[in-house]
Amino acid sequence: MLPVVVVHGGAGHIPKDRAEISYVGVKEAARAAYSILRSGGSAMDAVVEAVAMLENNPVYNAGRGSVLNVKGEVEMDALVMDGRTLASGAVSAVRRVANPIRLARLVMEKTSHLCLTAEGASQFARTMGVPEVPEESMITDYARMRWKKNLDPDTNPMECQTGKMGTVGAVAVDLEGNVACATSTGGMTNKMEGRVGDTPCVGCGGYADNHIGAVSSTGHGETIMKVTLSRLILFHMEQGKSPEEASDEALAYMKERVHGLGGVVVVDPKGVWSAHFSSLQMSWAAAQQEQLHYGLYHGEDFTEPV
Ligand SMILES: NC(=O)C[C@H](N)C(=O)O
Repeated sequence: MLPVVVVHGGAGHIPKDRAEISYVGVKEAARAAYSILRSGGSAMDAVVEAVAMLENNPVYNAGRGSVLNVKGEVEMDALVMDGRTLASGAVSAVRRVANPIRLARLVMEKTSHLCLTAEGASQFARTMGVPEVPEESMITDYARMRWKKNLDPDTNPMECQTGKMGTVGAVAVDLEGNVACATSTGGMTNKMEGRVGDTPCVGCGGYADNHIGAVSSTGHGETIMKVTLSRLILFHMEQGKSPEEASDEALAYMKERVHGLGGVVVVDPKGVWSAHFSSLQMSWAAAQQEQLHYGLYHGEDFTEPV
């Protein structure tokens, strides 16, 4: 079964004209991460590389292309977790960093803390020699257009969140059977300044434990946090459920209990994987045994050689 990487480009309702391009980036990221795994790289290296590629891609709501907060600014959240040791690192509400996922990994590797936030996270980035990028370079015309539209008092607040979700994430199992997860986001469109979502919170935006598996999640952050979605899925796997059954059960619970929609990518340590969502769409891609699987709408599982 081993190794495998599964990548997502966010759960939501993706406008038709953007649906096609949302496949492209996740396929590229899964291919790049798979080649790392095939050449003996770690699950952690693979998920960070996949997520950094998607942060650099303006199509997704992470890194460049992030949605804007109510003041028209970019504040990003990211998390990594290593299934070998349960070590994790996160940044929240961080600004002017091209790759928050790499900064989250530095928090894990270079500090005794799990999460650094806002200005403290920026200061840490400077200490680590991570270059500061101009805020303008991270803002796309599309993000600014959506922000402006959502400031209109007549905008339907539900509709404004569905057009662009696009959080990115990845889970992987390497040749040694280690698992890891990584998740990165600009959050929710027109969120309050300082709002922290599920993504950087351990057990919500992701979780990885070599004894059970790894999860990266996307969707409405406040409801994901209410049910600690990633850890809930792993709880069901501990009770003997497959990644697919566990994802279905936890997503159904989140929908019934707190009316939340979302999506997840999941692996177990043997390399069994799944990509499931309760939202209308989620772009995802998985690479294993020289096959690339991908999809966007429910029921899709296209395959082609890696
Ligand atoms: N698009 C998303 O997945 C949003 C993210 N979960 C958040 O609430 O910040």
